[in-house]
Amino acid sequence: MQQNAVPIKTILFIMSTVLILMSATISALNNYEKYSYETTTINVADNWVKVYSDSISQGNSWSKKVEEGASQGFDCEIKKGDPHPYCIMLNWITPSEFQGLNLSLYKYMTIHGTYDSPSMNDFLRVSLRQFDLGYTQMNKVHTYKYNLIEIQRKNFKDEIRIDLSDLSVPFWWMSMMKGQKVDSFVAINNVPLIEVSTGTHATIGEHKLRISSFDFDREVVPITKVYEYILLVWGCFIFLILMIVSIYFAILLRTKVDNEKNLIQINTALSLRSAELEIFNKTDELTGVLNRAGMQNKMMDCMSQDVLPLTVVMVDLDHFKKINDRYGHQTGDVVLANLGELLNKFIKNDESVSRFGGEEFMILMPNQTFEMVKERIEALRVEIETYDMPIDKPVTASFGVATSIYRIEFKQLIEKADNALYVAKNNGRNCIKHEGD
Ligand SMILES: Nc1nc2c(ncn2[C@@H]2O[C@H](COP(=O)(O)OP(=O)(O)OP(=O)(O)O)[C@@H](O)[C@H]2O)c(=O)[nH]1
Repeated sequence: MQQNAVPIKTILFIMSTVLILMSATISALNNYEKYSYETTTINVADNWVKVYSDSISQGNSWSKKVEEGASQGFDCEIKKGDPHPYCIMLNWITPSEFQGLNLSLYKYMTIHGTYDSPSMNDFLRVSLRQFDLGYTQMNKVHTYKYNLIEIQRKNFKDEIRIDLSDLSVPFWWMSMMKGQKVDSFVAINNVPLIEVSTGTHATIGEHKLRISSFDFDREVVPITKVYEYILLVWGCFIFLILMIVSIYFAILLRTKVDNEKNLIQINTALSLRSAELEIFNKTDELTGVLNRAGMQNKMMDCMSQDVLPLTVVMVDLDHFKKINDRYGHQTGDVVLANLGELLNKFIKNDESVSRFGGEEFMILMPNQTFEMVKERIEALRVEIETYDMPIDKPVTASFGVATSIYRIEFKQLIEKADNALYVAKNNGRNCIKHEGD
């Protein structure tokens, strides 16, 4: 798995939350109408219902109030006579006209009932009649403000739903009320009366109206509130996601920094350890000078860089076998270790020293001739002789030196130094011999 990839669990959590929120949002919007409206029902059977027709003025239409079960209405015959023949059903929905219903908070009205007429193109007039002491006169129904809507008969099948914002105050009522303080604004905050009548230009013939109830729907939770809640929930969710993502990346960053720190520490420790190991691998444990492998590297370096002149010094303890025999092998080891220390102190710059075998050591002195190092070697010889060794006799060493001015094989140079050492041994030891001496 990629280290900076968002964990699959987090992705699943976010995706399932998005799905849940989406279905909740869709369901809230779909079911909004069902659950966010409160319905007030007015049963016509509880009302005082009055029916009449244009015959009360100059018309010939005829009407009769009809009660059928829970429904009431009229049987009416529209006849020619009045310029606008009509039949009317008045529903007094409150006992007192001073205390009409306040319908101003309601959004819809549903009429349950039926309407039959000679033509499907007939209309039905529905008016919520407002009682207002400013212009309404007692017992004069025509002074109740008409908040009117005309509905088509073909749309009225068992019930019809009316949007109350479609109500309007008709011009003819305003003209009729001329001289009174009336305005053309819909007012339904004190409605004692619902009037249902045949529409303008009702078709001549039989009209039958039956109404069982009026439902008024009021918005409990306005749709704007629903949008606000949805936005709030989505906002919180997006905020939560941003929080999770930022916390996740902060942790990731910290882990990465910690890992990098750990890695640096491990690398440093490993480098130190490998440096230690390298030194350990190339160092003679007893004497602390280079071992053969260590010296091999130095010689290779000189070869590859064509270092010239180059002096090789072979140092060999004199009569070391006797020291071992007389003082013991352990004391012999201490003598060897002391010599190693002296030799390590002796070398400088790019010089190096190694244990060549047993009690024999080799010093490599690049860019120097015998003449240049002669005095230093002599000083070393004296230092060994005078060094405070753990035996009661001075320890001495013989030196064989060889220098190459021209490029020759290392093997040859060492042989030459070894030959010189042999000469030194044969010359009574504790002395320095150069090749050719
Ligand atoms: N204590 C000790 N002795 C060693 C070690 N390596 C080699 N020797 C001894 O060094 C001695 C070398 O003896 P020889 O080769 O005869 O040389 P020498 O006695 O020094 O005589 P010359 O070189 O001729 O002066 C042997 O007795 C080896 O056992 C070591 O690591 N520790």
